Amino acid sequence: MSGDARPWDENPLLHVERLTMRFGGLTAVDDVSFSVGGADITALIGPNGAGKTTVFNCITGFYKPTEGMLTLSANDGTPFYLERLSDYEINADARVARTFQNIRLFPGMTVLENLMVAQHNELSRASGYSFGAILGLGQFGRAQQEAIDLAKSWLDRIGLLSRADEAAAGLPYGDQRRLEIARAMCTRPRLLCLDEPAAGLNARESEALNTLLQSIREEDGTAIFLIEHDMSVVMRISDHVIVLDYGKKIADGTPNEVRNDPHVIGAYLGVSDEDAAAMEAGP
Ligand SMILES: Nc1ncnc2c1ncn2[C@@H]1O[C@H](COP(=O)(O)OP(=O)(O)OP(=O)(O)O)[C@@H](O)[C@H]1O
Repeated sequence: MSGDARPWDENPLLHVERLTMRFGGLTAVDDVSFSVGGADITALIGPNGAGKTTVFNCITGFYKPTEGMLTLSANDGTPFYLERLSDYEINADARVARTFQNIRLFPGMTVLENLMVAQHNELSRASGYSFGAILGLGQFGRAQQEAIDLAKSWLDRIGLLSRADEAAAGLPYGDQRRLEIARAMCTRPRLLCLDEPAAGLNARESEALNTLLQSIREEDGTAIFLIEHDMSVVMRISDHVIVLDYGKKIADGTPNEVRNDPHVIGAYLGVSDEDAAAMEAGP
């Protein structure tokens, strides 16, 4: 079910204002504004080369925007200005986690170790970088146990607890995708950014992904922002869809609103807005 029944964006977590990104003479993202609701699954879609990954890279700190403001509100209302932060600070302080188009697990590590590595920052903080930490004492010992418990609870949730000690590389592709999402969730993000999470999944794996993403929104209260080409995933699970074409935002609304928008139909079919509107209107 899409979220058309309830309004999206009731409680915006992220405001993207007038975002522009230029690479030399090419304007990859052109004056784009939108918001991401704190309790929503928000999808960013558009034809190849529309600028989706570039928007993603600006939000997650991999690119510094040429212009624009990216404001994420902390729990107490304090704003994080993401365009001023490094990718490390965006992850560790603003609590924005991401996955990539290509799976980036540590293939030689076990399934459990991949989730433990994700919690390295928390563990380092808890250790106080002290000698006691090496011996597993005090605060660090507790933090380490909590990290193991969190990792195991995520493995249970994605059905991989029994494979915790196997090498991540040996998992089927769909399981690796969900493990990558679990790894991002082990950093306890407020915003989870997923770059084409359904790419390469079969119908059954895609269904398992939908279930996982909906449970993250509902049970963990983590907002999800995803780029996705698979329209069946986008239309089924998104509350809010933003459409880019040639770097510009051409539509922004519920899945149903976007699906029926002549500009969107035109962009996907490669026809002009006028022709798309005429096709919509019928003979
Ligand atoms: N680092 C870069 N340097 C130069 N040009 C870039 C860079 N990154 C992206 N571009 C260009 O910006 C435009 C938008 O690319 P982007 O990857 O953001 O599109 P996309 O919507 O994610 O496409 P796809 O769906 O194919 O992944 C393209 O013309 C691309 O070639």
